[in-house]
Formats: sequence, structure tokens, C-alpha cells
Amino acid sequence: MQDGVDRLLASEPERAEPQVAFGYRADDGERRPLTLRGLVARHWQLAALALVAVVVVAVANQAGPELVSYAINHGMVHPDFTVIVVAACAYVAAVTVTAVFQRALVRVTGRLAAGVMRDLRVRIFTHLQRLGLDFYTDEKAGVVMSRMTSDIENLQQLLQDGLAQLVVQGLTMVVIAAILFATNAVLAAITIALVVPLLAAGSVWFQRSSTRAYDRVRDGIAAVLADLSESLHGVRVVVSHNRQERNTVHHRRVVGDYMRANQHAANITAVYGPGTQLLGYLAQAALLAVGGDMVLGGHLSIGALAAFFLYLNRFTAPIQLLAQQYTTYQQGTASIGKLQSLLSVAPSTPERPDAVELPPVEGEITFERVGFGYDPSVPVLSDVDLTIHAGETVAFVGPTGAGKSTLAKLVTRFYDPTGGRVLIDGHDLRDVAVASLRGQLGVVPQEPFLFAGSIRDNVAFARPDATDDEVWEALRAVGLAEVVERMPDGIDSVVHERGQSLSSGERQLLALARAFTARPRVLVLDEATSNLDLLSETRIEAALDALLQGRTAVLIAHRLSTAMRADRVVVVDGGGIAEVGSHDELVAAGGRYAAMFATWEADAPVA
Ligand SMILES: Nc1ncnc2c1ncn2[C@@H]1O[C@H](COP(=O)(O)OP(=O)(O)OP(=O)(O)O)[C@@H](O)[C@H]1O
Repeated sequence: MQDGVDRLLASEPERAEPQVAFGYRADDGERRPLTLRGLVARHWQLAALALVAVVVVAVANQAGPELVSYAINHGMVHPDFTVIVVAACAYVAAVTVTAVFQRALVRVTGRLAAGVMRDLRVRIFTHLQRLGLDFYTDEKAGVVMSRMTSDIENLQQLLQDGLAQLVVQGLTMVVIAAILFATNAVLAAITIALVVPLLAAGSVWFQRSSTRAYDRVRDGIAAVLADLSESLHGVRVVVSHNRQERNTVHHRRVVGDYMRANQHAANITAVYGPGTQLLGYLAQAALLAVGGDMVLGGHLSIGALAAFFLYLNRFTAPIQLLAQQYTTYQQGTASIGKLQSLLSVAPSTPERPDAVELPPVEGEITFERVGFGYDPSVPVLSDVDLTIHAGETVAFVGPTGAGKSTLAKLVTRFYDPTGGRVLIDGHDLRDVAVASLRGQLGVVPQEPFLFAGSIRDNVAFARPDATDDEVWEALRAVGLAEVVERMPDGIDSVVHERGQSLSSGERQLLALARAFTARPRVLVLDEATSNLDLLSETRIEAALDALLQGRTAVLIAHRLSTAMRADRVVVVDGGGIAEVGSHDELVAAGGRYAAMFATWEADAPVA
């Protein structure tokens, strides 16, 4: 068997590449609900090997006491050294077989668990990549992280050790009970009647209370992780608002709850462990009295009594282990439930089964009576009608919270409208394949996110096959080439901690260079609100001119100087479009835009 195991393990690649092709629609395998059986079934050869090993371990391990009994009765009561030697050799053989199969079991279940975990992590990650932005607004990142860490680890523990132990201990009890009854049914019945009911009752209590306790522990660690991740992500805001002390107090409370939950769980184990041990010793005392009496009466051999003692020890241990393993089992299955509920979150902008590939577009965007609300009962936009022509630059302006970014999110199909349609070159966005749409769109967010890696990786993010020349061309177009040339490793210089080592103007220019490399037909740009110095602002405006050339562009403009450069300005207000026209037209019309412009001009007169 060990050879078989080694052959199978050797034939498996060390780190097999998980076979995933990312699609916006889950395939049949991914849609199947998550069950323990389903997870293991994909690795059925390993599972079958594990089962064989479990049976051999459970049976071979119980030969010992029988051999002791044989040696006492046939080698000591009637002295015969040969019998003792044969029994001792057989003992060694049985122990060796047990050890070999135990080792095989650990290796096989380890492999099984690792394989299942890899499949599961990839499946969940792929699913997370597919989900809509609303999911990430509702769910705290820490909770998702805890699913990917502690819940997956629970499952790993169950598969690696828990399940096999559960079967081994269960089988061990059956094998021992059978041997005890075969040896002396009366003594077996007395012993089991003394031990099993009390131990079972204690185990049920332990199992129930520890399940509740571990639920608290799990919630506790999820809260600690969520609090930690929020603090780490918001560290700059925390420091600048001097919130460290309050945050520390809050974290201490969260950690305190977690500590108390752990203590409670430990207390339960502290009662159960020694309690069951005491019960085992009391049963041994009873066995000594009843069994000793039977030996004196000639109803039981001394060897059989000795074997009873040894078996009794081995009989109580599995009950304790079963109760503990059952907790692992429950935690594992509870984790499957939580992971299943994560996997069953449907993408809010699903791809239709009959979605068509969007052909290369000119870039005309049409809003047709579009209505939308993040919460359907609270409309943010209603009855929006607007056409943005191919190659046109349109700036959305308006008061904060008016819905400018929301309109842009509908263009990129981060959300679907609750009423009406958004079309690109006449194609309803809901009817086209998501990848073919996003491949032709570029988005420059307000706070550009830079990934750990080089400048090159970040600029070529949307088109990893871009050549170094193309990366340099993009950097030149946005006016960053000189800055990057001065860096020690040029475009291979590493961007640290999401670009915190760059200035905010440089980060924005890098994001523009990224969009430039992607060469999208349609560009959505959420202008940064952060105040830049005049030089950076001029550089960004020049970069924008290079970037927008010939593309359809939607600018969410926070500075009217940006709006002035657009072909048309759309004033968003009151859940819809208040005014549309060129800068000059709107100023001449003397409406809201003209008022906004007058205020702006008074604050920052144009040179
Ligand atoms: N993910 C979200 N969930 C729920 N409500 C949201 C969400 N995002 C925005 N909102 C709400 O929708 C409304 C419009 O928001 P939007 O971000 O489109 O405004 P905006 O005009 O871009 O504002 P700003 O100029 O401040 O960026 C606001 O009332 C906002 O509170």
C-alpha cells in the first residue's frame, strides 16, 4: 500500500497549476453547491486510499491487548518462553503495520486537504473577481478575509485530520466492543454500561457547549480581523485625525471579547478532559473488582482480565477524541456553509447566457430614460436621457452627491440601471459580453490604485503585453518620462505600498499613463479632488489633452477649468440632467452652470 501511495503521490505534480479560465459566468462545476462530498469527490483516489488506511489502522492497532492476553495465559500461567517471544514479535509486527499505515494516512489526507483547499481558494477567488461593486460596498474586507483564512483553515483541518480521525475512532470503538463481547459478554456488558452512558452524556454536553463557544471564538476573530484591516487601510486618516487612542481602546475591547471567548472555550475543555479521565479510572476500579471476582470464580482468565484493562483504556480515548473531532467536524461544516453563502452571492451585473461579443465600437453612448438607485427605494437618478457622440468629451458637473459618478458607473456597467437602458453604439450594455465591453473601456478613478510591482507593471496593467517602448510612450504622453528616467531602475523601479512613495500628482499621471497604454475607445475619468499645485495641474491637463484625443470621454469634473475644456458640459442635479451645452452656451444661457461658473471665477479668476 505504501508503494501505491508513493507511486500515486509521485505521479501528482508538486504544484499543479489550477485549471481556471476566468469567465464572467460561472461554469457548471462552479455552480454546483459546495458540499464536503463534492469537494472530496474530485480527489476520489486519495479518498479511497485514505479509507483503506483508516480500516487497517483501526483493526491492526487492536491486536496488542489480545497478544498480551495470549502471552499471559499461554506463556506465563503455563510457562513457555517461546510463546512469549512469538507474542512479542507479533506485537512488534502489529505495531509496525499500524505505524506504516498511519504514516500513509497522514500523507494521503494531507495531500487530499491541500488539493481540496487549492481548488476551493481558486473557486472563491474567481467568484470574488466576478462580483459587482455593491458586494464590496456591503461586505467588510475583513469578513471576506476571514472567510478566506479561518474558514478555509477549519475545512483544511477537518480534511487533513478530523475526518480520518472521526472514522478511525468510530471504527476502533466498534472493533473493541466486538472483541470485548467475544471475550466475556457479561463483563463486556457491565463495563460498557458503566462507561458509555456517562461518557456519552458528558460528550454531548461538551460538544454542544463547545460548538457555542467556538462560534463565539470565530465571530471574535472575524471582528478582530475586520477592525485590524480597517485600521490598517485607514491609517493615514486615523493619524491625521488623532484617533489612535480611541482606536486602541476600541481594538482592546474587540480583542478582549475574543480573549473571553477563548477562555470560555478553554474552560469547557478543562471540565470535560479531566472529567472523562476520572470516569475512566473509576471504571477501571469497578473492572478490577468485578473482573477479579470472575477470575477467582474461574469464569475469566488472568490474561483476558489484563486485556480488558488495556481495551478499556483504548475504549474511553476514542469517545473523548470523537467529541473533540466532532467539534472540528462541526466547525468545518459550518465553514462550508459560510463559504457556500459567499459563493451563492450572485453578481449584480450578470452576463446573459446569450450575451454577444461587442464589436469594436465607435464610442457613442446613449442613456435612454435611465433610472437608478443603489437602494431601489431611494432613486438617485430618474428619467435620464443623454447621447454622447463618438469622440466627444463630455464633462459632468454638479453639486456633490448629485449622481455624476453614478452616471459614470452605469457607463462602465459597474451597476445596471433599474429603469431604461444604457447603450454603446446602439448595444444595450446588458446584452453584451462583459469582457468585450470592459476591454474597450478605460477608467481612471478619483484615487488611482497602484499595485505592488514596478512602474512598468502598473502602466501596462490593462495590457500586460505592452512593450517597453509603449510604456515609455505612455509615460512621455502624460509627461512622466523625465521623473521615471531619474529613478534608479527606470520603469522597473518598484512602487511601494500602493504608490505612497509617489506624490499624488505623480500617482494621477501614472493612472493616466495606464489608461493611455490600454488605448480604450471610451474613457471614464473621475477627476481627483485633491488640491494639486499649479505645475502638477498644468501637467495633468496637458496629459488629459494627449489622452482624450479622438476618444469618447466622460469626465466627472470637480474643477470648472476641466469642464471648460470639454466639448459639452452636462449639469447633473436633482436626480437628473439639469442643463446640457458647451461651456460658452451654458454661460450665455445664464442658468445653474453660469451661476457655478460665476462663483468659481470669483474665487479663482482665470488668467
Ligand atoms: N455604493 C453606494 N451605495 C449607496 N448609496 C450610494 C453609493 N454610492 C453613492 N451613493 C449615493 O448616491 C448618490 C449619488 O452619488 P454619486 O457618487 O454619484 O455623487 P457625485 O455627484 O459623483 O458626488 P461627488 O461629486 O461628491 O463625487 C449620493 O447620495 C450617494 O450618497
